[in-house]
Amino acid sequence: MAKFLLVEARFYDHLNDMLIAGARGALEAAGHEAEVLTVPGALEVPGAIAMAAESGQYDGFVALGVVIRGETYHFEIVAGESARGILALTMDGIAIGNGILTTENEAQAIYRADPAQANKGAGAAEAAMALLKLQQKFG
Ligand SMILES: Nc1c(NC[C@H](O)[C@H](O)[C@H](O)CO)[nH]c(=O)[nH]c1=O
Ligand SMILES: CC(=O)[C@@H](O)COP(=O)(O)O
Repeated sequence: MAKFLLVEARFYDHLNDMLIAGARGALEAAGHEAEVLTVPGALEVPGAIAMAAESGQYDGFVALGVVIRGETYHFEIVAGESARGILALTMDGIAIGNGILTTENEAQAIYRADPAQANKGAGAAEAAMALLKLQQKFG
């Protein structure tokens, strides 16, 4: 059994609840433990994962959240930079699955967050588990 930390950017409660349910379901079905840490937004997720990874308390991480385009360029910053930060940590050897949705509207986000539909939370958890296996293989 491994211990995973779900680091959620809680910007839209109803969407995050679905993402967490999907991710938790996939991890627990595989016999792993899941704990949740909440941060204000997607830009805080990479830093939170870096801090938690440094603690040595977790084997893997799942980044969860929703970024929905608004009126300004801020969408590009939030969506792109959170993804870039997460990828940089992954390339440092930390097992992270990225389940931060970046969508044009809420309907797109609902479809992808819903465990009964695209279930992207589970997909991110599966990716984290896959990277942990690689880490254990090559570590
Ligand atoms: N607009 C969204 C944000 N914006 C907030 C940033 O992520 C960050 O918390 C703020 O800039 C302070 O550093 N975050 C989301 O997760 N989703 C959004 O749609
Ligand atoms: C993705 C965002 O940061 C967005 O929610 C902000 O909306 P706006 O660009 O209208 O300020």
